[in-house]
Amino acid sequence: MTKKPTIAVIGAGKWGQALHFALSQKQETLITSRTPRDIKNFTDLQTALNCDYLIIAIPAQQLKSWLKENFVFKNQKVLVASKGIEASTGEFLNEIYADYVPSSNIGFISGPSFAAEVIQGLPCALVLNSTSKKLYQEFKPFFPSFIKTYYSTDVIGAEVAGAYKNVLAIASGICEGLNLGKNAQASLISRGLVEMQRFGKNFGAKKSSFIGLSGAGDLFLTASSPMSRNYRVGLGLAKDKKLDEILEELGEVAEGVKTSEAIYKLSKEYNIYTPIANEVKLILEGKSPQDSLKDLLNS
Ligand SMILES: NC(=O)c1ccc[n+]([C@@H]2O[C@H](COP(=O)([O-])OP(=O)(O)OC[C@H]3O[C@@H](n4cnc5c(N)ncnc54)[C@H](O)[C@@H]3O)[C@@H](O)[C@H]2O)c1
Ligand SMILES: O=P(O)(O)OC[C@H](O)CO
Repeated sequence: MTKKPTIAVIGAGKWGQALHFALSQKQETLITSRTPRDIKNFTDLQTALNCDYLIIAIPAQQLKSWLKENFVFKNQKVLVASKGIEASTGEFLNEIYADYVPSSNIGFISGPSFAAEVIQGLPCALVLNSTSKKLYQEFKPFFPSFIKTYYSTDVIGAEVAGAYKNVLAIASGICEGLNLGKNAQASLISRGLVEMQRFGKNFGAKKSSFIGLSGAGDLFLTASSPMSRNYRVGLGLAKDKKLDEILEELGEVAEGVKTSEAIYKLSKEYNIYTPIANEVKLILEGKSPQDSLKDLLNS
């Protein structure tokens, strides 16, 4: 008799728990995190790492050290659920994972997906991005009927879109918080889409990823709703709150904060025009949002 494949989610934050809920609809799915949680099928890290299939939902900035300290490759198939770019090095997550997992064994989840809706079983569409279609075909049956999955080979496009939209969601939250109006917000979001596509093109991303679920889909979701943590950071900044205070109140990760630093660094290094992301980075460092608005309107 063939052994049933085993599957585990690593990271029991909002997204890890939502994915655990979703995958548990069809098969037993383990979950683990740094601190024990009262969740069905919670297990220790070693048991999770011994599973055939892993979904890793650890924030982007913690990933490098987490992999170094914990990860041992045992031919597991991995889906990455994080959305961000490593700020200290400007590395994309696929570059960080490349030291641990071969490209045939790894995929990246993208698309509009608030954990709070997924954990209620509300319908949603996700893209599984991998150079290996076989990997997609192996993961696809794990997803429940309320999640429609699509396949793309554009790993870098998905990564750029998922990370960049978090920065644009901060900008959009600022726009809302300053009561600049719906015209301004729609302009910001659509110019943001052009900006993230320009940035992605530099690294080999496909245009089609930006007009699909990974780009426009996730951007429209995150940059238009206070359900987004990044959007709420923007709302707070517009009300002159200090970043530390905003993040403490949030109590969850807002990837756009550090990703704005990474984009700033990469756009300087590769000479890419990224005006909105740059202003977000400067506002996070203390520039007044009103001054940023003037600079954006006149650039
Ligand atoms: N929440 C969502 O709706 C959503 C949807 C799609 C993608 N994401 C992405 O998923 C990732 C995780 O987001 P989240 O919503 O679960 O965040 P969260 O703030 O709810 O939880 C983060 C989790 O990471 C764990 N963690 C933090 N530092 C760690 C470390 N050094 N080692 C091990 N574990 C560590 C925390 O214990 C926590 O369980 C982010 O990259 C986010 O952008 C989130
Ligand atoms: O709450 P946010 O801003 O981290 O966004 C969550 C998801 O990435 C939406 O797809």
